[in-house]
Amino acid sequence: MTKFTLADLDAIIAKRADSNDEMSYTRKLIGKGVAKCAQKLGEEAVEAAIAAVQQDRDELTGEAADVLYHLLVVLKVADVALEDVMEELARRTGQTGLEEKASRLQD
Ligand SMILES: N=c1c2ncn([C@@H]3O[C@H](COP(=O)(O)OP(=O)(O)OP(=O)(O)O)[C@@H](O)[C@H]3O)c2ncn1[C@@H]1O[C@H](COP(=O)(O)O)[C@@H](O)[C@H]1O
Repeated sequence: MTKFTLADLDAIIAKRADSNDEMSYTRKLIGKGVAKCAQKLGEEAVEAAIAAVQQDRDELTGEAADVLYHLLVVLKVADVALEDVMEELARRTGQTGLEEKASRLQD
């Protein structure tokens, strides 16, 4: 089985968002608008944070999946391409996080 990527999930979300399938959660959530999508992302992020603090690795695995899915939905609704986010992450590999922070503090 080839590795399932965020880009694969992003393509599924795009397809389901445009479907007329009443059983699509993606379609239903997007239909509620960006505020609801963002609220769900926030909720899932908090649930993931709680699972991490509770050192519940199985729970965190599931909540992390929820966060990534809901983040992709928010990006879709906000018209931000996943590719652009990945390019930004690639750009950041050019320096450490602390070097980046120090460069901002100098500005
Ligand atoms: N990865 C996911 C995924 N992760 C979580 N969820 C759904 O997110 C929902 C979260 O439920 P909650 O009760 O937390 O939230 P809620 O139903 O909005 O209820 P409230 O918070 O409003 O009370 C559940 O229905 C989960 O199934 C997902 N729904 C879909 N996907 C992927 O997207 C594909 C397409 O899904 P559909 O659009 O549903 O066909 C699926 O095949 C999966 O690959």
